[in-house]
Amino acid sequence: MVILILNMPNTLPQTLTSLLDWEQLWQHTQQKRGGMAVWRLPKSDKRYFLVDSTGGEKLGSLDLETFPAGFLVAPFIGLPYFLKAETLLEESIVQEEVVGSSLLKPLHNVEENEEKHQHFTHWVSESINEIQSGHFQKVVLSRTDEVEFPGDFSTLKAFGQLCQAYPNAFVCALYIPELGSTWLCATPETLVEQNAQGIFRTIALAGTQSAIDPLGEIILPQNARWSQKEIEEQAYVCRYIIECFKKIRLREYQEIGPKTILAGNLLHLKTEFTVDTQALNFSQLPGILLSLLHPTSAVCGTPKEEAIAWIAKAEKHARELYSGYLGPVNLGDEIHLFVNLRTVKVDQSEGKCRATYFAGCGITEDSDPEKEWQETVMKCQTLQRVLEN
Ligand SMILES: C=C(O[C@H]1C=CC=C(C(=O)O)[C@@H]1O)C(=O)O
Repeated sequence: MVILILNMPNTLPQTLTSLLDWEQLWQHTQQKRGGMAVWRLPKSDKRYFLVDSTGGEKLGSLDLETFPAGFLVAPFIGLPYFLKAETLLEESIVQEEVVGSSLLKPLHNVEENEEKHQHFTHWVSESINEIQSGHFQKVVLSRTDEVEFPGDFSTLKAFGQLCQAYPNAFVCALYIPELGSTWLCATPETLVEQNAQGIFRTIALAGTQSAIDPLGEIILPQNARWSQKEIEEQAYVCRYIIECFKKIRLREYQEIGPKTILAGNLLHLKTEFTVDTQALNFSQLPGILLSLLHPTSAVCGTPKEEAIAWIAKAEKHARELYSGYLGPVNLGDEIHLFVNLRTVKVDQSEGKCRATYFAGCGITEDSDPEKEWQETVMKCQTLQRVLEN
């Protein structure tokens, strides 16, 4: 294991560095009301543990290039939090067999799900009516799925299982004392990325189908077939990104796609946009584009303001960190921010543990309410099939 200690303040207990067991470090930091994030980048064999003993701070601006090394977390709507990398541990991941978690059998409430089903399909139908009346063109509606577990929950064990199950995803566990809950995600969607050579990257990700056919066989990305609905749904996200580029007169970008990608149990359409910020001498680009892009049409809709207003009316729950963004910034001159999708919020008290899964889907004129509901079921399963196994 490599231990990197950055900007270590005098107040940080020495014991932290001797807590080489990540599980112990997680519990210790939580007790001391510190903020922390554990993550593994897509296709990487390294995991990181960052601790900010102050609990993190709420930011007013997004001048990314002026930030110290740390971890950024933003809700769907609202100001981001920043966790400074006071302590940063790096460790190689050993490939382990995926085994069942220590969790006991969940208590799934079927009746509650039927009520949610009715509510969700009703609002998808209402959204289609609004689109047909010309009030907006696309909206992303989401819902939650709550499950209670009798017993303890090991965040780091769940994190390890998600890393094993989803090598292509950004896998993360996060705790910010002010928010109170623990969040876990295994997301396929990059929002803003910049490598040490100054290559900026963002993607338009939308359109969903199961990666398993009715006979139980895996559908290879090259064999996927997409309908007009999904092609159009993803094209809205591409157009939105290009509109953001136009706002800052950015013409020098490369566009590749759409291509089909495999994300866990699902297939999506993805278009990739890259910009050489060194060639353009434009080091502020990631911060500027971050404030323009979020929330994109992949999690919100088109036009943005109308979609935000409709989401506030149609959704029963607060999205909180779901469909916000999160990731490490300015570690080794790199930025890796992802949209917080395929995510679960975990609350523990009095020997009980409550998991709230979040999932949404893009609705267009051609949507079918029942299919959209099924899509949210599949998206919730991305985490449920690992955590509740
Ligand atoms: C909003 C979510 O997914 C987005 C990303 C990929 C595909 C999507 C879709 O097909 O609707 C969504 O735009 C979610 O997973 O909760």
